[in-house]
Amino acid sequence: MSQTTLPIRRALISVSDKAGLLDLARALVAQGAEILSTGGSAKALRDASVPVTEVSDYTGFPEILDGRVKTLMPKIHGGILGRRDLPAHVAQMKEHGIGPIDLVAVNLYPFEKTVASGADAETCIENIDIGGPALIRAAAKNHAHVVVLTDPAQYEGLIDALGDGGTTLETRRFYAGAAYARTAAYDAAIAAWFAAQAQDAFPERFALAGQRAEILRYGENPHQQAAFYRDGTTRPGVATAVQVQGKALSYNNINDTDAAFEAVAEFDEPAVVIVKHANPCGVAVSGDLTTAWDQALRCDPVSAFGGIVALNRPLDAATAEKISTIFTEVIVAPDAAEDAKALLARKKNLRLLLTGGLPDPTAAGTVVRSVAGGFLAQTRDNGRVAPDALKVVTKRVPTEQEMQDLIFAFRVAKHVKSNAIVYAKDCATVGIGAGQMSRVDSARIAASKSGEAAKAAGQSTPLTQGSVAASDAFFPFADGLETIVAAGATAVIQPGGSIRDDEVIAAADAAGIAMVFTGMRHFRH
Ligand SMILES: NC(=O)c1ncn([C@@H]2O[C@H](COP(=O)(O)O)[C@@H](O)[C@H]2O)c1NC=O
Repeated sequence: MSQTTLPIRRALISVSDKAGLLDLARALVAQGAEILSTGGSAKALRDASVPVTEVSDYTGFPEILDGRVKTLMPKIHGGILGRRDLPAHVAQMKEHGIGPIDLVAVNLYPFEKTVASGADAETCIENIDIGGPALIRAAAKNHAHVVVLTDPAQYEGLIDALGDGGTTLETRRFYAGAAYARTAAYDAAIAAWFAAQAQDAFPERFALAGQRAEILRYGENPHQQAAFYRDGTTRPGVATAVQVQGKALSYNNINDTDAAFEAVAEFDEPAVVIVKHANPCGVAVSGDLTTAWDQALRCDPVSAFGGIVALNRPLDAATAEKISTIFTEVIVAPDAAEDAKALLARKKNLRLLLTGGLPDPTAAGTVVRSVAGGFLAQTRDNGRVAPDALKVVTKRVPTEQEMQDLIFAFRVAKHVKSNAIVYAKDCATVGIGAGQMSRVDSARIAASKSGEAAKAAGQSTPLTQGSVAASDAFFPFADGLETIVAAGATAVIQPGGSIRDDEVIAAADAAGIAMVFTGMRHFRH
């Protein structure tokens, strides 16, 4: 595309975020532009001795209604929207005393930040920018003649372009696209806020918006391209975490880290979750992280290789030392002790993410996933079975320890892809069967993996012997339960609700095991 030199004769600057404002304005003045500006922006420029004309002086109309009307004037919008290549437009502009405005630099009232701060409704509404989006949209529409800047991060590039003689049409088109993406995201945030106020989880139109955090090396596979977007929510997790060290995160790392951290946040006691391919392969809670790590690792040490480790307590040096003995892709924790950080610094490639907090697993929220031609939206699975909702359906009642393990196992099962069967003992998983098309296969695979883990640990009996088991959904037939019994489990937890519940209960009674119904299913696909 050829370089179209576009002299900036007049620039309108109206910015909420004043970062970079002075550098931009000085560069514009240096190449001969007159600066028009609104109240606060004009003051900042005047204070720095940058020559500026107040928009109100330029239009002859004051800012009114507490700033609700500042730039919504024909003299401003005509100056932006008039086509310089159409004699009729040029004549009309002249007739009405409208001078061309060749650059518009606007960033909007911080609506998203205001909402995130928990401000009241009136404050949020006052932070809905009206004039700003109008300026941005007008300038972007007329990008053939006008430059539009919507982010301080763009100023440096513009200043360089001015030094090179002006902006190309291609550059202006790029800024215009970014401008419409900005106003679309802004309106999406406003619409989402209104929907939330009305407690409408699924409004007629659902606008998704995100800010690109980074372009990733590739997607799920090397031949796929990918990027990571943040949606602006403050839920502690992979999107809000600070990466202390290590290589750039991959697409799969981000997905797995999210799964691991959401899972570990389920537990109040110190907990460790090891994830592979978005499924836990070891989970344990204990009095301290080091013990929890040992127990989580014992479940499936083979799969843990190259895994993602999530902790729900600040990482301490002893645990860091242990984790670093096996190849680990990512460690994610709310925080880390200085000596733990120093220890991990030796492992250059290991990524350490600190989130500053834990997500609330019971908090409401909406999650989306794409399908061909659209996307599915649903409320987050924030379900948690209340103790009084648990129903013992067998003759044998679980012991206190079994009940504790059952609740633990069911909570883990919530984070395992369906069909999920989780064996646990002493609040540590001892066998996890994930993502099978048949529940019986999940039960079998989990048991056989636990046998392998026992062998690796030099034990002759499988770890499932004397364990409990959780199923994320009901058993359609007794065979799944029988597989669990054969693996040596003494108690089972499952939602119940099958038309063959009676058969399944009878099988449990025949085996002399205890069974508890939760009334809540945790499918995860
Ligand atoms: N009402 C208007 O005509 C109007 N024109 C520009 N603004 C916004 O006013 C802000 C800058 O104000 P100031 O320069 O006074 O700090 C910018 O975020 C800009 O987007 C407006 N404010 C809100 O709608």
